[in-house]
Amino acid sequence: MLVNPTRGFLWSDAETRALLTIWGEQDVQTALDGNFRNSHVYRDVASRLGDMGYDRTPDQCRIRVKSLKRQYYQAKDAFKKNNGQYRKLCKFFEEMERILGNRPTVDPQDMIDSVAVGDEMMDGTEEEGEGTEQSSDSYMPTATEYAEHPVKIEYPSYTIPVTVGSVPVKPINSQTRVTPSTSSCRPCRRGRKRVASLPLDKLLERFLEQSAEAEENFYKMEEQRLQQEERRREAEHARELHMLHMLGQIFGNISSGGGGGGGGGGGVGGRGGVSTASGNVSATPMQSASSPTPMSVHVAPTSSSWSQVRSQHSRQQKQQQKPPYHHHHHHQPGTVSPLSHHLPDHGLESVPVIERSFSLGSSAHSMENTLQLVKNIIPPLTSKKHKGQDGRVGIIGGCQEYTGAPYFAAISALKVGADLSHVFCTKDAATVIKSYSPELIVHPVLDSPNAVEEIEKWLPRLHTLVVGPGLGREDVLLKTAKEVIEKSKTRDIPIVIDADGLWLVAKQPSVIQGYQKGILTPNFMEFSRLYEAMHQEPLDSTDHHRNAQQLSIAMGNLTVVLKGEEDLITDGNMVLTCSQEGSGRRCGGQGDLLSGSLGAFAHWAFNAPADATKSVNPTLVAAFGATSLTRQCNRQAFHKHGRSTTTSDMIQEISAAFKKLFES
Ligand SMILES: NC(=O)C1=CN([C@@H]2O[C@H](COP(=O)(O)OP(=O)(O)OC[C@H]3O[C@@H](n4cnc5c(N)ncnc54)[C@H](OP(=O)(O)O)[C@@H]3O)[C@@H](O)[C@H]2O)[C@@H](O)CC1
Ligand SMILES: Nc1ncnc2c1ncn2[C@@H]1O[C@H](COP(=O)(O)OP(=O)(O)OP(=O)(O)O)[C@@H](O)[C@H]1O
Repeated sequence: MLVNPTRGFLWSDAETRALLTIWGEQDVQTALDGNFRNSHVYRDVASRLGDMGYDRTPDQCRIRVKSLKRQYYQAKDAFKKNNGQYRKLCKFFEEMERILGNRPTVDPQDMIDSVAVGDEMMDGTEEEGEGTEQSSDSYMPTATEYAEHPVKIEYPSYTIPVTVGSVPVKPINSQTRVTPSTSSCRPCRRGRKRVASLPLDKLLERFLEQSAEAEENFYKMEEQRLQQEERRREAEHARELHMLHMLGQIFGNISSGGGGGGGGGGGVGGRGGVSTASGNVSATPMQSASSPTPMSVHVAPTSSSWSQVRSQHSRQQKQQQKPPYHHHHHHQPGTVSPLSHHLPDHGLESVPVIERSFSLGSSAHSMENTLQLVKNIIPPLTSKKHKGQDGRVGIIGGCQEYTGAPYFAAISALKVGADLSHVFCTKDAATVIKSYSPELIVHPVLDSPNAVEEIEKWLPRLHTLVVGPGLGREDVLLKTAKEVIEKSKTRDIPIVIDADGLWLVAKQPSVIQGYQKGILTPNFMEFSRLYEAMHQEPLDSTDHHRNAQQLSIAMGNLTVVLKGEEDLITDGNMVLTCSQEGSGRRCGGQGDLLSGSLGAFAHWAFNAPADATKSVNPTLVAAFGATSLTRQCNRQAFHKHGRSTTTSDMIQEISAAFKKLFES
């Protein structure tokens, strides 16, 4: 089992929100209501939390809820007393209000009596709290529960010093028997006696202020701790890159006979590889023994200076300018041409395009350029991580006709390295998809009347969304997909749109237009549809670069991945071309492998340290990772299965292909 680093100590905000989402469910509330034997309910809550990637025991959940309820009632009471600080008392006031808002609150005096003896300790240090906590069946009931079931609660024996300003108040002994007070219950006399010597309002107010302050400090410290941890991780990553860089230079010098290998901006992980700011692309060829797979990268920096990079076939080739007019289908690897030649009619005349090519594994470029950027975003696997951190990907798709596509996408995200993969599909597709793999979390909600709410509940737990594989084109499903996209945009979630999701975009481009974390992955057919929808004219298919850039620009510089013999990846400013060798086998589902793995890469790209992708758009780097991986899988699977190659065979190759491309 993966270790949750915060386990037993602190609940992160996201984790707490997830808990509240589950605990606030109608079925959970109903099960808890008026029921003192609630351990089974919290077992279920913990299990659902586990599904969302958080590893907590039922008791931890119960104690956390208890603590949140206390904070909420304190805050509510402060609110009633016009204490403007009330929000500080309960960080999750809104969420709690949604769940408990309609219930009567408990007597604040009861809150003092009860909280002072148990919860406070448990809130910060739950492991200790667990030891001293009652069995789960003695969970502190809500006010409604009090009313219906007058009950005496025993608390463990220890004292809590209470300070009011600088004046210490007599400690409250936790052995106090507390009888919750409601209209039908008698208040605890001992509790009231202890505080009777001070004005109750004052005492309560100061007490609340202090606990809020303590809690705030606690969160601040925790935030600092997390920041330090992040810095440590980044430093570790930078060290690793540095080591790789040095190794690259050493091998470069060896393979080029010691001459010329280290110049021009570095070997592995060198920073001079792609420099969009200056418009220069420096590349130093370097030979190594591995595969001669060709791969080219076309970079269109925004500067007007442009240079050329040599081809993988000719290490001696000198920099040279591309002839003034350049069509993609004539393009030679290692040539440069201004983008103005590609986009004569779109006001981008001053933007040059620099194309460069390299052989994967056979030259230094493979290590220093785009592939290196992909490597930079891949999160290290460390024992410090907990389940979920490396990616929770959601696939919106899967209907009666198409169960394979969402499965391919979801399993590919997992195989690439995401931790959890969710499929939101129609009811009749769900069992089928589940039967393909126990690894997937399948939600049969897409055709339910409240599909959007059902999916929205999960959005806070998802890092990326892939919309479209096997979605189908029924209006009602497309409408749901559209609304889910809208909701995801407000949460800033990267969204990959593929297959039938692109059908939706062709009908209603505004659904994703201008969203900088949106990525479209059309095949040529889908691309033509989108292009024609945006330009109201048929596609001139002689220049794919130009077309892809035009579409990206028309879509508000959305990243477009035009799949084909070469995959073109562009955000309108820069074009990367991935021509990683694949095979001639074109079985269905390869695009699903691509979009699912892109889900994982996109999360990594946006989560990587700031300089990981240098000045290149993270979505381009992510897309380059996914396209090169898909093609490499195709190649490897074809070697084994030839004409019989299927997408399942390609998925089997993800591990080896990933290692070859990104970990060798
Ligand atoms: N196992 C499963 O469950 C799978 C399910 N899938 C799911 O199916 C759904 C519909 O997706 P889709 O791709 O079949 O629909 P669409 O884009 O309209 O293509 C239809 C026609 O367009 C053409 N065409 C396609 N590509 C072209 C190209 N590059 N260049 C030129 N033409 C091209 C070609 O026409 P043809 O040549 O046959 O006349 C093709 O037949 C979607 O949900 C998807 O996820 C798939 O993921 C596969 C695995
Ligand atoms: N002619 C080709 N040569 C080499 N690779 C190709 C070729 N056409 C497509 N590919 C590769 O296949 C992968 C999927 O592209 P494809 O065009 O098959 O997508 P799709 O039609 O959307 O797939 P799906 O069948 O999943 O809907 C991409 O990585 C792409 O690079």
